[in-house]
Amino acid sequence: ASIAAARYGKDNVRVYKVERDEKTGVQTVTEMTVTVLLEGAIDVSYTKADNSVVVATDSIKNTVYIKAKENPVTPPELFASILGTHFIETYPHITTANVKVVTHRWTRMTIDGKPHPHSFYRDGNETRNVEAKITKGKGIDIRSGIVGLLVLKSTGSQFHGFVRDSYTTLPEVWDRILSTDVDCGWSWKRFAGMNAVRAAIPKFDNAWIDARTITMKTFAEENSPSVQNTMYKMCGSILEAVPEVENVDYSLPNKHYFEIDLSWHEGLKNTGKNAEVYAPQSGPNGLIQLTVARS
Ligand SMILES: O=c1[nH]c(=O)c2nn[nH]c2[nH]1
Repeated sequence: ASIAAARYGKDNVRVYKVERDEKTGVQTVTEMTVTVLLEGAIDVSYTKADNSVVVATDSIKNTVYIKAKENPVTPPELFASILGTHFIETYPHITTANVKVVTHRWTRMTIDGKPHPHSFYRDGNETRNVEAKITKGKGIDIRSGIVGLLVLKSTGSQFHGFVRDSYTTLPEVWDRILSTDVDCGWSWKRFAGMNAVRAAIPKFDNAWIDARTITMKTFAEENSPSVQNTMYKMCGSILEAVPEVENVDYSLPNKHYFEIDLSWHEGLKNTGKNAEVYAPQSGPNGLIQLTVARS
């Protein structure tokens, strides 16, 4: 037997950082969950119990806090790249660092019509995610993303013309609820190193705003013939908006809402055009996945 692959590190490193503007008194907060998994000449720690090659996961956790103190933690693409680059530059036997940064939402409160200087609220489980792979001698590969953006539209969605055979019971529909929990990602062309990432800093926030706006606008405005076609359009729009992105991917659950036939009760009409009360389904759910490449 031989080792086919090995990586180790610290998961679920919770980080909060505050930025205090002395002049204006405005404070800005960032909260994120960081994962670092290292690869390299570490096989003997598995095969020979030789721990001399192990940068302890506790030390990795310490490094996350130190780098968060010493560097900006936004945009997450920059922080992930700084953190990963540290490991491959500090430990000669570590050749790849896989860094995941999940940024949670703290949206600034608006009080009496004004943005509050130091109060925030968690408006949803949605996160802004970054996965960076920093490889010695190769460069920095980054996939940015949106996870947990739960959306619903009460109409403007159809599904018909699908295969009908002895396995089919689903009725064709021209007006249905559509709800999904967006998991979307966009992969950047490889960055040669930190200088290239730093040069791209303004593009990261803009890309996230574009991807989020395009996702919601397309979802809202398309009279969707299917999840498949609508997500394909989202991908194309993001590729058009962000030239430095090589491909875009979506993984969309179809969170079903079933009509409830109440006609057994005094002939109550609650199906088709009369449907108002539905049963939201926790499962099973459709799951539609797609990756669209620029070329
Ligand atoms: O948008 C949809 N795509 C599908 O593939 C599917 N299958 N059942 N309902 C569906 N809705």
